[in-house]
Amino acid sequence: MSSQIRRFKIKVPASSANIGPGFDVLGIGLQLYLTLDVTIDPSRSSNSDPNNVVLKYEGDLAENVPLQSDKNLVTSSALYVLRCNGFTQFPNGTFIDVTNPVPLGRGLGSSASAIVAGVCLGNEIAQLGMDKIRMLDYCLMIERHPDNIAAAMLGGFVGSYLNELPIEEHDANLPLEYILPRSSTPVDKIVNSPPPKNIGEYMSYDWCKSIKCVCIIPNFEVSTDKSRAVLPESYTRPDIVYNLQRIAILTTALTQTPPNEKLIYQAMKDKIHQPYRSGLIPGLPEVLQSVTPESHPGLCGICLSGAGPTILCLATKNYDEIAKTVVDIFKRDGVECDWKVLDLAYDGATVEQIV
Ligand SMILES: Nc1ncnc2c1ncn2[C@@H]1O[C@H](COP(=O)(O)OP(=O)(O)OP(=O)(O)O)[C@@H](O)[C@H]1O
Ligand SMILES: N[C@@H](CCO)C(=O)O
Repeated sequence: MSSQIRRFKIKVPASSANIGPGFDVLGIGLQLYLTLDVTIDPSRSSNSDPNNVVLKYEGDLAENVPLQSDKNLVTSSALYVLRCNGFTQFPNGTFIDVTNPVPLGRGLGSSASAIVAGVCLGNEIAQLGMDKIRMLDYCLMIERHPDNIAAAMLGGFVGSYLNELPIEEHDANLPLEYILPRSSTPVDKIVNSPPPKNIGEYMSYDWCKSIKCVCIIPNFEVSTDKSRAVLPESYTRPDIVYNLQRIAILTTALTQTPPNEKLIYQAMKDKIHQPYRSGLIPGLPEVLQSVTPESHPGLCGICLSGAGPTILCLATKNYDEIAKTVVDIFKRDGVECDWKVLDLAYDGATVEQIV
């Protein structure tokens, strides 16, 4: 690694996964950015941290975000990339200021932004020159569903699937603690070789630019693990067909200008995850039925964002009225909400060198 001072900025968008029927498949990048301001100055010491990186964090739930590099999701993801490429720690003099407006555990892909930022950080620190598709292999070793990860890395509206890897490459299914080691992980289990290639495949779709994303964010967290634990192991054929039929229509309907609101509204319905998650999100069934293209002109569709509790409304106008209806329903259940109107982040993750 170089002995000169280096400065760069990494920006990674928030994301919304599923978009109704596309459970673990569809995602959109959103213009709300996790930012890392990175300085590597070999004349300054950063060895107060075991891996040589001094972190500062400003953002949502800052008190819950660890600053020690092997516990923090951004830096532990970067350390995984470094380790797989022959580096044991950050170069001396690494300082990172993290600014994070993406709320944690609310269904806006905060963990995906952190992992994508960390993998981009490892790539940049060690000057590995990986492209985004190769970096996605590293990300998918850490978070196994590609929807948020692909949207955060690539931006825009993205569909993805995981390849069926040959048996010798099944380390794509290793326990997370082998990838991001804890103090209890046996040393011989820690993964230090690069991941298999092409763990996933990705398709970027166009997006009808008049459609904006109204994100209504309840003030409580639902961890993705908890929100996945309530889902059944298997589904009935009618429920699977219901979702498949809608995904087939939705991926094209969201590209068309002008948008066909009624078609999109129906195509954003889901029977695979939302019904099972209503126990974790008070008022969810009522919220999903409360806003329609008839009651709120301009509304195209409504769904749970990712694993929740955020509600994603796609709309071309009447953003305030749409948000207010959802906010008022949550309020009746004693839940306060924040809300934002966001455009898609079309570029995904970016790295800017600062000279
Ligand atoms: N910038 C960050 N720095 C460190 N840790 C983070 C950061 N962002 C997220 N995390 C970790 O990820 C956890 C949230 O991940 P989780 O998958 O449960 O929700 P989410 O990614 O916000 O929502 P969803 O996956 O449904 O879109 C946080 O509690 C925190 O531990
Ligand atoms: N597809 C994932 C997104 C959350 O990370 C889920 O709904 O559980």
